[in-house]
Amino acid sequence: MAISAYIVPQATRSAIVMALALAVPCALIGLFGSNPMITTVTNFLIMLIAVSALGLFSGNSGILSFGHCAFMALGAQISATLTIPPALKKTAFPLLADPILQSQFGLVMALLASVLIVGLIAYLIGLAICRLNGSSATIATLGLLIIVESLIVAAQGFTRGNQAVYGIPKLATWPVALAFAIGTIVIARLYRDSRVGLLLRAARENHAAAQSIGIDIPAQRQVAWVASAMLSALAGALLAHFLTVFSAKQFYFDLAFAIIVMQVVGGLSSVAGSVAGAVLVTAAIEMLRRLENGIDFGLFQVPQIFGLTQIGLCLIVLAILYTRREGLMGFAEIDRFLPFLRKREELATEAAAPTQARPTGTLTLEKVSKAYGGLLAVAEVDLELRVGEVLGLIGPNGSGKTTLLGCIAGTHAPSGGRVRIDDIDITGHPAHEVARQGIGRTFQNIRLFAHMTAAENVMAALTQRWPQLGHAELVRRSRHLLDELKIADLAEREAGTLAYGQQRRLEIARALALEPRFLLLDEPAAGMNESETADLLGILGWLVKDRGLGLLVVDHDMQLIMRLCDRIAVLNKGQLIALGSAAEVQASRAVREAYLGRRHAEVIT
Ligand SMILES: Nc1ncnc2c1ncn2[C@@H]1O[C@H](COP(=O)(O)OP(=O)(O)OP(=O)(O)O)[C@@H](O)[C@H]1O
Repeated sequence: MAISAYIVPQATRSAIVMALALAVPCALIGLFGSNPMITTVTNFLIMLIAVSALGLFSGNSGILSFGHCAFMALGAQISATLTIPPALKKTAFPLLADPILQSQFGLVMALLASVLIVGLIAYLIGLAICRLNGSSATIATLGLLIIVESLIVAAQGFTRGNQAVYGIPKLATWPVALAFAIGTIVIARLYRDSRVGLLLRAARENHAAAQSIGIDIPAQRQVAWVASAMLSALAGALLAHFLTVFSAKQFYFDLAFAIIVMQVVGGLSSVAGSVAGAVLVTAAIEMLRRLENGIDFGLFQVPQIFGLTQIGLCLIVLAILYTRREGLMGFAEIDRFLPFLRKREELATEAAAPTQARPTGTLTLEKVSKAYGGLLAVAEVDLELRVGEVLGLIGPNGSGKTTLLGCIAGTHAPSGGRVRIDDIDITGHPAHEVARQGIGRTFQNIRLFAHMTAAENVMAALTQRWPQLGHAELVRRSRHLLDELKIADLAEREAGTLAYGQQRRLEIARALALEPRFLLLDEPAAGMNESETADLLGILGWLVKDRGLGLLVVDHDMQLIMRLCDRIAVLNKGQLIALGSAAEVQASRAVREAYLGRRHAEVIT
């Protein structure tokens, strides 16, 4: 399939509009502006590359990174080393190998080398960092910044250490910076809506739900990490060729802070936010710097105020975050404000029903156990679930139902026993691999990708099941699934804004996108009123009869369980105490004792 089939038309239109909106004023200033204005614009464009690079990783993964400034430092060092004239290099970098000392490269080769070398370094570091979550990952990136700075300072004979690197050719003119800034924005915007971007955003929104649709989260982060590190290296190298002299400390906390401020002020999770943040912060810094030196208004004079720039920046950040917690643009791209960019793809409306073969197979649990320290939450449970069957799993609070579900879905590693689908052993496999084997799930507390549209929620799962499908076909299939769950009219709504019952349906539609053989439903009727529960019963019945899925349903709603399930398994204190039809389970003395206690059970019998 041609590569164009994978590109999202709306993202392309959005990228083109942003590129034009950037190019026209910058080119006008470049052509007709004064030298200080051109300097400001060139600096702004380079910072924009740095911010967009950071946004590509941090915005889509939700992990704030300080380490990208380290990649800028490396990019600057490499490009400077390769372009400084040999005569200067010998005194500046006495320990460098002869072939490097004697050679001098042009801008293109130097940038290429910086980007590729940093890409390789980032790949190796990413193998560790991309496995960390949340604040642990952020702290690791902070460590990366400190380590790289220390190494650059320590390797004085190769890098000049703390001293200024000078003699760098001034090659980053405004047209060069503009060309690379446009390229970076286009890459960042296309990435965001690409299938890898979609999967990473899904992981940012909800880790467990992303795993449940088969997303290998570290692998997706790694793609964004390497790409954004390479773009950061580009920004660093261009900054070196813009300044012509720099020292290692210029790529340390101050710069990392400035870039993060731009991203946070603009909106951490959008490319338009990167642009807005870079414009606003650059303009604010320019104005504050002028004020800092004092201004003579004729009638009165504003005196010199040291530190005004930093104080002013902090106040701007506080004011924006106080009024808009997610930054100026939040999660929105310019498409949200320009309806002509959102033109719906024609193919999307003519939904042809994808045909799915009826699933086959049996899910088998053999003596599955799970211990938390000294507590045996699940004790040697044997169960079997066939496709086309509904198995209820009930038990008093704390009896081990959710834990058992987790042992099947791969979120909990069993302490003993086996979980198989036919002959395939999936015991202890990570959740995303279990999902790929045909086990879908929904959660006790609904877990959607709240800031993504309903269609995107489903498409994220579809890309896992059908990686070869083009964008138009993904849209068509997502519409079809939403239509089956009677929420097609909500396709473009953000999932987090849907009503409770609609969210449940969307969660099921997303799970179905994987074409699972078995579906694990953890308290699907929790929080539902009578009519919503009746609706749910209809959907679950359809999943079994029409789709032929095997359902494992955990719920406290006994009416739902009795009406829906072919067989019911009862857990108490982690042990399977009954398994059979509704009538058999109701007649079981062990079950009554588990729910009512022995004394009450005796009174009733
Ligand atoms: N991460 C954990 N660490 C330690 N103990 C845990 C953990 N998760 C669950 N447990 C314990 O394991 C037992 C089974 O818990 P589980 O949540 O599986 O029960 P449940 O039947 O799903 O309960 P409920 O119906 O209230 O959701 C409980 O005693 C619980 O306190």
